[in-house]
Amino acid sequence: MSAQHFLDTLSRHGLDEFYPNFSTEGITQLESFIELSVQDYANYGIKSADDKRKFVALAQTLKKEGIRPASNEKSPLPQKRSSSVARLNAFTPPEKQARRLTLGGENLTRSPIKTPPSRRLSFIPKSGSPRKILSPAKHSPISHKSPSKVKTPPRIARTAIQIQQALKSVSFSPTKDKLLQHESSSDDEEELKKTVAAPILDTYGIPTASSRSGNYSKTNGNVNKSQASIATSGSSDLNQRIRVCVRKRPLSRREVAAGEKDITPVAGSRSINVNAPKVKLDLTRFTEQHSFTFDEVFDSSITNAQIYQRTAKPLVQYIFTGGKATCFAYGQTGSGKTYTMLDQGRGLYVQAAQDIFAMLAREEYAHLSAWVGFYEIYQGHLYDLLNDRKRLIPRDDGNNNVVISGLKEFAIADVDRLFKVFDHGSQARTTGKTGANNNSSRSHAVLQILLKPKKNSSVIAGKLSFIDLAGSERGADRGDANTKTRMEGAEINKSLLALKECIRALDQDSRHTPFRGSKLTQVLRDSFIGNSRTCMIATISPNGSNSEHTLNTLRYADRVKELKGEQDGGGSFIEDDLQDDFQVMAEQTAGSTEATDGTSLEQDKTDAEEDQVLQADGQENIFDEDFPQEGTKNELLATPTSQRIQTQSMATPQRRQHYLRRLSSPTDQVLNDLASTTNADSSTKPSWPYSHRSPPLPSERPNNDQMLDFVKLHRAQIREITECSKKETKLLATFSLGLSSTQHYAEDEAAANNEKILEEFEQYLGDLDELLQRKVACAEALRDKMRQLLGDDVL
Ligand SMILES: Nc1ncnc2c1ncn2[C@@H]1O[C@H](COP(=O)(O)OP(=O)(O)OP(=O)(O)O)[C@@H](O)[C@H]1O
Repeated sequence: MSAQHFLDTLSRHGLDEFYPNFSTEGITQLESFIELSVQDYANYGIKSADDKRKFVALAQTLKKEGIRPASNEKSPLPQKRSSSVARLNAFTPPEKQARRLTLGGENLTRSPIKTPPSRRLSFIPKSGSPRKILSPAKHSPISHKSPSKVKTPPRIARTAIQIQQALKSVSFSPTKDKLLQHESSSDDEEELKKTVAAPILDTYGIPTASSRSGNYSKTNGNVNKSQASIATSGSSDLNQRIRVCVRKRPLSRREVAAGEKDITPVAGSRSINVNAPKVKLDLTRFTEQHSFTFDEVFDSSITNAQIYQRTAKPLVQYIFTGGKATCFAYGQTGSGKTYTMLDQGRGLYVQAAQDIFAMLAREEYAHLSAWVGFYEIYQGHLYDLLNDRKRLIPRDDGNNNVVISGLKEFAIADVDRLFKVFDHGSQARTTGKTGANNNSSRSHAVLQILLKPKKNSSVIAGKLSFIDLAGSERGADRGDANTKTRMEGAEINKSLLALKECIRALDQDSRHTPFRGSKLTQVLRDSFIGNSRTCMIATISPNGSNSEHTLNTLRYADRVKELKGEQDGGGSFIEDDLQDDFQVMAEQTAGSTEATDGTSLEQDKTDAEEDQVLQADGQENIFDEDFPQEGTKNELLATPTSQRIQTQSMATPQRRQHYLRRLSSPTDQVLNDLASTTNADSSTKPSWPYSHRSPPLPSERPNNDQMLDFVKLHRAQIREITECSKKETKLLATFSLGLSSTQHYAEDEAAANNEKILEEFEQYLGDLDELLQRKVACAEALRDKMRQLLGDDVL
C-alpha cells in the first residue's frame, strides 16, 4: 500500500488533516497506521474524543478489509516520542508542520524530528507520473460570483490537499537527484559535485513538481524547461474580489555587470519558481527550489500596458458600478513598485485615467466627474501631497468607508491635468537614497481617483486607489547608512507588519481585525472588506542575491491570495461595532486608572515622541499654478467634512461659538425648536420636531436603511471620539507628570528644565490640537449626514 492510498483513505474519512502528523513520524501506510493503539493517537495530534472514535472505527474497518500490520522487523514506529515532538504536533500549525516535514533533504536533517531514511523515502511515490497542475478554479482564491458560498478550505486541509497533489506528482528520487548542477557552476566539475538541488517546494515547503534529474538541463537553470511544460496557462478570473499577481522586473544593468543570474523562471501565466541559492554549513552549495501559483504572473518582458489590461482595467470598470477598488504594489525596494504603479507616463494610474476619461465621455456617465487626491503615509502620519504636505487624518464614515479628513481633492477634466497634479504631488513625496535604490520611496503613496456626481460633489460614486507601498525589506539589508533612513525603514516595516497582521486575521476569520494597528491599515481597511475589489501586484527582483526578499514577497502575496470571500462587511462588522461599544464603555469606566498607570505613561511618551510633527519640506504652493482651479464654484469639496474644516475654518470665533453651543446643549436647541414650532401653530401637532419648516413629504423622510446607516455612522464617530479622548487623557497625564516633577528641582536645575518643559508644552498643545481636530471632524461628519437626511436648512 502506498502513501497515496493512506492519504486517500484518510481523506475519504475526513481525517486527512492529520496526515502531516503521521507522515512526520514516518507513518505513511495503512499497514503502519493500524499498528497504532488508541493511546498512541494523542502523539499524532488526535485529541478530541470524536476524532479518536473515527480513527478507531477506521482501524477496525481496515482490519476487516484485510489490511495487516506491517511486519515486525519493519516496525520502526516510535513507541514513545519525545515530548518536544509531541508538543510540536499538538500545537504547531499544520502548515508549519508540513513545512518542517517537506523542506527537502537539507531541512529534514536539520529538523528536530529524526525520521528514519526509509520512512522519508516512503513519502515519495515510486514512479514518475507526470505532474498534475492545480486547475485555476481550484487554486484561485475567491470567486467573485458567490463569495459567501465559496469556502477556502482551512489551511490544515489545504495543506493535506497540497500534499496529496505533491504525492501524485512528485517524481523525483532523492537519491538520484542528489547531484544536480548549480547554474552558476556549470564549468566547474568540483563545484558541480558539491552542488545539490532539493526538490521544488511550494510556499509552505511542500514538494510540488517533478524534479527528476532528467528534467534539469545540465548547463542551465533547474526548472525552467521542465516547468515550461507544466505551465498553468489558463487565465484566472479578472473580476475576483481580491486578485493577486506577481510582476518580475528584468535584471538591471548593474546586476548583469555583477554577473547575477535570473533565478526566478516564470512557468506559464500563473506560476513562478524560485531557485534560491543556499550554502550548507560545510560550504556545499545547493539550490532550494520553490514553486508558487498566483492569479497571474508577469514575466520581465511584459509591459505596463499589458499588465494594466490584466490588473487595473477591471477595477476601472468596477468603480463605474459604484464600487471601491484598490490596486497596490508590494515588494522589496528596487523591485519595480513605483515603475508599475506610478511611473509618470507608463504607470498603471495613467492608463486607468485614460480609460476613466473615455468612460466619462460616454453619455451614460455624463453626470459624473473625476477627482483626484494624492497623499503619502510617512512615519505613521498622512500628508497631503497636493496641499503643502498638510497633515491628514483617516477616519471611518460608519459604512466601512475610509475617509481622509482634510484631504484636498481636485476636479480633473483630462489626463493632462491629472499629469500636472500628479507631477506636483510626486515632487512633494518623500524619497531617499537607500543601499538598493537611488530614488527609493520612503513612504507609502496613495493616489485616489474618485467619481462624483457633477451635481453633488460630496457624494462618492466610485473610488479607485493606487498604492505604491514603500519597500518591504529590513534596513540592514538595504545597507541603510544613517539613522533617519533606518528610522524610516523601521516605520515602514511596522506598517507592513500591521498589514500582515490584518491579512492574517482576515485569513483566519478572526473576530477582530487589527486595522487600527497602523495608518496604512486604517487606510487600506476598505480595500479588504465590504463592497470592494483589490488587486495586489507583488513585485520581485529576479537576481540571486535578492532571493530571500523574493521568497518573502511571494509568501506574503500568497497569504493575501488566500483571503476569504466571506469578509464582506455586513453583519460581522455590526457585531464588531457592538462589541466595540461595550469595550468603549468598559474602557471609559477604567479610563481614569489607565492614565495613572506607569506602563501606559511610558507608552504615552513613546506615542508623543512618535507624533512629533515632521518638518514639512518647503514646497511651492500648488495654488500658484493655473491648475486645478481651487475653490471655484464650491467644486473643491474634498470629503464633505474635511473641506469644510479647511474652508470654513473652526478658527473663526463665531463658528466655534456656534459649534460649541450646538455641542453643549443639543437638547435645549431641540426643545426651543419644538416650542417655537408648537407656538407658531398650536393647532397642529408637530410631527417633525427637528424642523423649522413644514414637515417633509413622507417620501423625503429617512427610511429604515438610512436610519441604520446613521446609527452606524454615529457609532463609528463615538468610537473615534472616545479614542481621541483616551489619547487626550494620556497626553494630559504625561505632561502634568512632567510638570509636577519640575517642582522638585533645585533652582539651578529648574532653569534648564524650564526650556525642556516649554518644549513639551508646545508638543502637548500640538498633539491636543490634532486630537481636537479629529473630534471636530467626527462631529462634522455627523452633521453632514444629518443635513443629508433632513435637508440643509434644517440644521
Ligand atoms: N519592469 C521593469 N522594466 C524596466 N525597468 C524597471 C522595471 N521595474 C523596475 N525597473 C527599474 O528598476 C528601478 C527601481 O524601480 P522602482 O523605483 O520602481 O522600485 P521600487 O520598488 O519602487 O523601489 P522603492 O521601494 O525603493 O521605491 C528603476 O530604475 C526602474 O526604472
